[in-house]
Amino acid sequence: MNKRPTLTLKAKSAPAKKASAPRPPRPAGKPTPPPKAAAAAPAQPPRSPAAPASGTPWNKDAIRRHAPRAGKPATPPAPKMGTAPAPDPSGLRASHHRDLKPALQTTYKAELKPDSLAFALLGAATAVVQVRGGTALPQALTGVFGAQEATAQGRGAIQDIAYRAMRQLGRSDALVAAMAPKAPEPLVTALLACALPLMQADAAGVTPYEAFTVVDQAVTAAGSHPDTVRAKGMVNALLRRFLRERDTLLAEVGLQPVARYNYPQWWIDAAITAYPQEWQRILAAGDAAPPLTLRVNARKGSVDDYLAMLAEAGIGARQVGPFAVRLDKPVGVHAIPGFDAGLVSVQDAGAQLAAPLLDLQDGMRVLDACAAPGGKTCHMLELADVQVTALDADPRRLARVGENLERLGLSATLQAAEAQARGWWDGAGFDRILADVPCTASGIVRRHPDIRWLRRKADTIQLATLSAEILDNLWQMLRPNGKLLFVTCSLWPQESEAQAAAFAVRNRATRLDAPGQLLPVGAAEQDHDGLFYALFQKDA
Ligand SMILES: C[S@@+](CC[C@H](N)C(=O)[O-])C[C@H]1O[C@@H](n2cnc3c(N)ncnc32)[C@H](O)[C@@H]1O
Repeated sequence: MNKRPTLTLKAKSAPAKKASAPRPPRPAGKPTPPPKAAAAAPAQPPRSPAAPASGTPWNKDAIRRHAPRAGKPATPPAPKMGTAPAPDPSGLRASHHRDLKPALQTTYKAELKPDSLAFALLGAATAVVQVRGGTALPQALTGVFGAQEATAQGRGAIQDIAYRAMRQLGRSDALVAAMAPKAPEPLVTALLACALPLMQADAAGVTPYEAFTVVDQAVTAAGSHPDTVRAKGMVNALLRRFLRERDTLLAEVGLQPVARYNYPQWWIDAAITAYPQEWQRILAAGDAAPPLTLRVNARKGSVDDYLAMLAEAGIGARQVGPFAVRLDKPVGVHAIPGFDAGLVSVQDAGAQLAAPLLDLQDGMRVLDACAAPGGKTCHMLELADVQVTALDADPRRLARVGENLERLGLSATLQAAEAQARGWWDGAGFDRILADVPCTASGIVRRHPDIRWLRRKADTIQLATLSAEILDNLWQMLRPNGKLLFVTCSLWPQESEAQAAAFAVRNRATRLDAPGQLLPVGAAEQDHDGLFYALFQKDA
């Protein structure tokens, strides 16, 4: 096996490495005692299929301006829970209807202690404002970390707060709308959206800070920035009112589905339509922090060996799939025993089904058509000596495939090109093709809680149209008897089962056994993201 990936492109320098899984924030500004409990945090480096850098094919329409609104929104009529609520024709929460000032000072460096909760709140709020403007959260956070020169601890705290804010944005918006006399400025609203979740228990029942500490630090944060300083008194009054009237306010806003479930109305409606029985469990699962699941590198050892290594390091874990190990508590990637040496990779247990489904034999020519960041590419190469071409439309994301291959000591040909095009193809057929197509990523919202606020209903159809083009094109590149595995991380049938069925008819493809739609509602032992698998074979 070669030791280095073969590069056939001049990739731009790789984007800044993701921050490792954040530690519980440790505020230091006075009076800021440590959080009451470890904050549940986004544990895995984002899989980033759906909400990465702007300008990627599935995100190019994400930046939108919303019409400004005047005054306080009218309270919507209370829907009956458990039935499909009347859709908001705009698809947006009322408090999203404001003009995001392009001149917002997102790089302003406030004079705050870098290890204080106020610093973390302001950093997270700055990222939240950018998500409202269409930027994916990881990208927004990278910008904030750079602009604020945040320490590792500060980055962890900012990231944790921003992820919590995304998981409760619907409720926070409704609370602000219920309490504020008029719509606050965007950064003030975002600051409140970061502070309010810290004063309530999350899906794991954890309230990370003392409520009065949060109020104090949010007011300090407001006073430190030119875009929020005039609202300092309002931030104080609103958060104190929330403390006084918490139960009443939560009961009131809980009547609004967007506030109750923390998803846009169109998303809730789509879940009800597609999954009339399970929709509430699916939505709730997307609001919980994800587990940290690892894939053991079969070339370097067995799951039993690795579990023993974890036990020796005092890390609790259990096996949740043929190569999958779930840690009891998430840790930063570089703190995972053997990670840097390539013994394991971070990968959801559901995503680990792809490579075994392909039935790989040594010597096969394999195309991974939407490969970045390379989780499935690497798994294929861990299982068999195959010649893989890893193709992706985004050269920066493709560079991450190279990094992962290198860490694991594996080799593939990297190709920056669009999977619906043919110019890059040398004309030699592939024995296996993996088509992990771009999609709404509605199945992985627990890892990317910003996705729900970035996507629009129309994205589902646009992405399904692109995926159909990709699938039809790739089918022409498959050898007779070859197999094509179609994968999405979507919950929406238009992107998954309906797409697979239409593809089979168009191409007269034989459909083989595959898991179909995996819902993200499994018991602990089957804890996985929402993925879809369909396997096709070409006639001889
Ligand atoms: C779901 S992610 C792939 C995840 C990857 N298979 C893994 O397991 O790590 C989808 C990928 O498709 C890429 N992509 C989007 N549009 C594409 C296109 N038209 N052609 C090829 N790749 C595309 C994105 O850049 C993204 O990296």
